[in-house]
Amino acid sequence: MTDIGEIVRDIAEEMASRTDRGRVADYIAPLAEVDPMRFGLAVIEADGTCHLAGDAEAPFSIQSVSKVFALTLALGKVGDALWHRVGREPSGSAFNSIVQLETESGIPRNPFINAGAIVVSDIVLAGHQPREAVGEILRFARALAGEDAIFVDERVARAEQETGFRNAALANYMRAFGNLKHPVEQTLGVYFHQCAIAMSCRQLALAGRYLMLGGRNPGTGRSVVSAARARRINALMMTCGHYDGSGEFAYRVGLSGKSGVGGGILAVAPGRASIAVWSPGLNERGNSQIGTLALERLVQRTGWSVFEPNP
Ligand SMILES: NC(=O)CC[C@H](N)C(=O)O
Repeated sequence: MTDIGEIVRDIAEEMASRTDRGRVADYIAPLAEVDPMRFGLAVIEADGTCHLAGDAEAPFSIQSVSKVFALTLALGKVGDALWHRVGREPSGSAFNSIVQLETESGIPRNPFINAGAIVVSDIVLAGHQPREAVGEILRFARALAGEDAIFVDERVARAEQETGFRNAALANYMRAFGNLKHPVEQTLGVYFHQCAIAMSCRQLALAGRYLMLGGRNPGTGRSVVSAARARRINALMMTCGHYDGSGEFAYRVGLSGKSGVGGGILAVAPGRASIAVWSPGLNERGNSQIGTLALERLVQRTGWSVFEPNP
């Protein structure tokens, strides 16, 4: 039998010795202060067995990983009508790119690039004050993880509010096309705060369990989404979750995954495991360098790639 615990320990040991760790994001000031040597890995199997290694209990800025939870929440509110305002195709462009919006009527390619996630935040905001919308996303993350000790890092949110000029450009541009319904500052306020949620690998892997279990949260026994929706969210994570590095991630890892510039990745092996990895150094596409390598090792050793015929 494959000993997952041993594999997780081996991976953490190998990753600790790697020197090619990428570069920590510095356009959000507090993220630039994070030690690039940090590494955490959490693997939760379908039966609930949890394997932790390295800094798996240390909270970090989940950034764009939050886009999975916000999308799930927004789909719950407006259902498939969401797809009138956001596409489902990989963009092949950087996560913060604006170019396609001009020729595509302000409809972002997918919900996992910044423009798409800003529209999703606008949908979550409907009928709320920004503070309530942020509270709703945070409560959702806590419910998925089954833990209350998950918070927004206000310093990170403030830094993004002060320097998020590109996101402000994206939001204003989409508002000009009528694809944002609320004042830009309000929608961006929600977006920046959701990105600033801090979670540990263990909490993130717990929160991702519904995606490996056909939409069911084993903590509550209740369905978060239907099995069909869980499958579709996984498909979007696989095709779009790493921006213009999504093809490369599918090639190397073969799991649905969502990365963030804090260096976190949530990856899902449906029916098998919910996995969270964290290493702050990023590759040139803004995805965790060592995190991706760790996941590549994990699927090599476990056979968990969704393209593996006989795991
Ligand atoms: N890729 C990311 O994680 C980007 C999220 C970040 N908050 C931004 O908007 O730039």
